Amino acid sequence: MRHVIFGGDGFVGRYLAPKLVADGEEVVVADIARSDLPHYRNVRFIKCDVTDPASVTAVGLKADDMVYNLSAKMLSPIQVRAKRHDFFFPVNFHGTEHIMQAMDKAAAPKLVHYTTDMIYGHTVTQPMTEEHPVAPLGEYGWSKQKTEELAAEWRKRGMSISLFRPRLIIGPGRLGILEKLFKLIDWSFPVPMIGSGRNPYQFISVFDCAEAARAAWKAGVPNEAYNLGSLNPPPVKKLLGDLIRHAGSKSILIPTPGWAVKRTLDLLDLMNMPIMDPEQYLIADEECVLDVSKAERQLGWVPQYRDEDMLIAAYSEYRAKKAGHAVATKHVPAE
Ligand SMILES: Cc1cn([C@H]2C[C@H](O)[C@@H](COP(=O)(O)OP(=O)(O)O[C@H]3O[C@H](C)C(=O)[C@H](O)[C@H]3O)O2)c(=O)[nH]c1=O
Repeated sequence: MRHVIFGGDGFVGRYLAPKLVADGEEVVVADIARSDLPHYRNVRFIKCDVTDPASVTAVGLKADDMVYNLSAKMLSPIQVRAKRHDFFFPVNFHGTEHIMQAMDKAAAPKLVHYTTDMIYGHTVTQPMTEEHPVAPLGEYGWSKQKTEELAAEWRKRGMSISLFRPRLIIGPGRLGILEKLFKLIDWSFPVPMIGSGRNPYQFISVFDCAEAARAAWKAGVPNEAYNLGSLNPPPVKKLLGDLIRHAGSKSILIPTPGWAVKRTLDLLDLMNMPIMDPEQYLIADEECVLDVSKAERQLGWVPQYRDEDMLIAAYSEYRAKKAGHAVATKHVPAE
């Protein structure tokens, strides 16, 4: 049996592949890009563009392969409204469709696929279990929600598909939207928050994300969806306040009327000058906490990393990068 990871060269895949190799498994990464990673000594790489069905077929799936789909277009770099659909759908939706079709042709029924918590849209019930209604707020969320609908169809035809819905994934090697925040803190500039900052903010560690995929495989790929997020996320105010103290910065946190900031950001978005994607800012002041107990109950998966530690680790990485040091990509425990 092989583990074939589409998009396996990306942020999550590069932690999942060596994990499976350490288990003594045969791993194949199928991706458009191949980075210079040490685990390629033990992992086969096949160049594959998921937007092209022939390229996916050429990977040569076999019936007993365990397949993972981590290929995706993410919310960064930010796109203007008119371009969002065509940016996300070819990879996130059609790419997944091509992988499922290739699996069908090869009679390979087992898939672990990542969608996103953004399929939920605004928080309607708290805490958010996997039963929370879905109503994405933009094309990224829709491109992922539509793959959940595809998965439902293929499950009826005999496939086993475990779906994961992660919060914002952070860990060594990706600073993303945090870089702007860290700059303000470094310069001791005021740090505006969308809303009062009393709502919690929940991340998920890239290590915990990779472990979830492995746990789904070990549990026999249940036909279920699972939330992925940290435990006990602290309020934004506490999270940022602790980071400012840790950094020895003089930044102060500025609460803002959330609705006014959101309308301003809406206006900038309408004028094709987005500075944040609506899918991110529209829920920034909401009580948005994923309940992750289902993955614990069914897969034995428990997140190991705390938001406070992940944010400080990301800040340390940012400082090291600024100072010109190599970025640590090793598994750094958060506690
Ligand atoms: C555009 C494109 C991309 N890729 C590859 C390139 C990257 O190696 C990989 C995506 O990795 P990235 O680091 O951008 O994303 P992750 O943070 O790993 O994303 C993960 O978490 C989040 C929540 C997810 O939605 C993804 O499905 C899941 O993979 O897909 C391809 O193989 N084919 C393509 O056509």
